[in-house]
Amino acid sequence: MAAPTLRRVGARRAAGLCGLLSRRVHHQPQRAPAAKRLLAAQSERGLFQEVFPAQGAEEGLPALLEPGRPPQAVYCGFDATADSLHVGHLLTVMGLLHFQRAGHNVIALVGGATARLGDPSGRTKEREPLSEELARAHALGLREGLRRLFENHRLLFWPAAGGARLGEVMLQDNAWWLGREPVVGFLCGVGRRLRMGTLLSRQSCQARLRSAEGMSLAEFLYPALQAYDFLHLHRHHGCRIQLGGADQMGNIMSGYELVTKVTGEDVFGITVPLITSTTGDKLGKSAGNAVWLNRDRTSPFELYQFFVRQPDSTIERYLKLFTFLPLPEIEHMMEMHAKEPEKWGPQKRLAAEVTKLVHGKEGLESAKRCTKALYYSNVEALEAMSDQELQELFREAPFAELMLEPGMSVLDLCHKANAIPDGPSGYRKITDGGVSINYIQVTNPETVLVIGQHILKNGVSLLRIGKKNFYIIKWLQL
Ligand SMILES: Nc1ncnc2c1ncn2[C@@H]1O[C@H](COP(=O)(O)OP(=O)(O)OP(=O)(O)O)[C@@H](O)[C@H]1O
Ligand SMILES: N[C@@H](Cc1ccc(O)cc1)C(=O)O
Repeated sequence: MAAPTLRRVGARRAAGLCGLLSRRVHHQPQRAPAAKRLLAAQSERGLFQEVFPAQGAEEGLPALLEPGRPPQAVYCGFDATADSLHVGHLLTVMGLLHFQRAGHNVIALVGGATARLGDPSGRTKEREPLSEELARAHALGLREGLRRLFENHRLLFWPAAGGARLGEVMLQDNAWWLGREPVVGFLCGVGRRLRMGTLLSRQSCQARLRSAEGMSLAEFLYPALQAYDFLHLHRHHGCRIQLGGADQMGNIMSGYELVTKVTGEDVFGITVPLITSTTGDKLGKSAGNAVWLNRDRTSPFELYQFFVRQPDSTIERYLKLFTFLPLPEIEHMMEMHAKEPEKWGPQKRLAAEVTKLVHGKEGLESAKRCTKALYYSNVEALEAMSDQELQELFREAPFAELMLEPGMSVLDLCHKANAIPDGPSGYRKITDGGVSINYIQVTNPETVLVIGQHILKNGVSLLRIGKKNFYIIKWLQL
């Protein structure tokens, strides 16, 4: 029997089922069956990159997803190597959400056990060892982040009316089963079925074996553990589809090999493209360029700004990948953008959609408020900000808590906040026009502070020295 091969499902490919489907969907949306629509629509959006095995893209997978057949279970794993998801992960979550929107059940798996071994895929060095305790804490953070994303999607992006079924979501952690697996049983069951030659031939393994540091047995066995997850989820939840980033294809193939050998059933793998930085590095923890989804690491404002700053060359692609906006709407937005590029319409829409999915409506409002306060020097926005938002917005800015004393002047404030030097040079900073409070320049050092002007309703003053040095003052017992 010929070895199973990969099928690329790029949107622009003329040949291949998904290419054909994309065109059919485009011209006759009402005729395309829902299952085919899912695969075709996603490849048209550029979300599904490769399907394994290739024959699956032609027959098995569309048949499995045929309308009228029971909903399928689809899974994707996220290693607990940090306590927060990042923007790279969001793309695989989008893949799960599209399946869920088509009525299928999704399993978001946290790799509480696999995180401790460290996936060698795409890495030049072994990961630092991770204690069981830390992996458990990270896993908790990831599960909470995943729960929030699915919940925001259900509440804010899923039409209440219409009757279509939104698939179920299950959060799992492979520490729940891998942690309990006796090693001899594992090696006899899984180890005997996976072939050394195949595992050694994987690109991730080859690269590591050639490196000066080499590869540990733990890393080498990583794909076997991920393969076992697929088998476990297949046995317990009937899961037949694994989703992952493009760097996961080797591990997914190992899962395919194990499940088909043990059960004799067909299973499938689908990958999404890797999101890279402007320098071409995969966006994530390893490259140290992660844009996080947890608020305490990357605030809603920073996430919003990351997407607002996307260049024209990526914006259309990102709208297709990271939002649920219909393609004709995106097309129209891009046409408008060509006429009025100074409005940054698509960038703002992309930023709003993603921020809402990740941080909810309140998070989006916070991002917009912070944008107004920082870039439009809007005092009303500043006045409406909570302490948390202020700290997030001016992360690098010193935050001082002061008591207002009768007759306190601008000069006193600047000194108490350690914002200007003592003596004449500090005094001159103010008289020369280098100081503003709540975006209003103050040139008289003796001006007495006034509540409602220098001190805002939320008990805050924003002191700026020069162009970029901000100081946040929180007034106590006003
Ligand atoms: N930049 C990215 N673009 C697309 N998918 C990604 C990206 N980063 C991670 N993923 C996918 O998310 C899933 C979970 O990844 P995981 O948490 O293990 O991070 P990782 O791949 O080890 O990345 P990192 O280098 O950030 O540690 C995998 O399927 C992975 O391919
Ligand atoms: N290996 C994946 C995470 C993962 C872990 C366990 C799985 O069963 C699936 C995926 C990664 O590092 O990106």
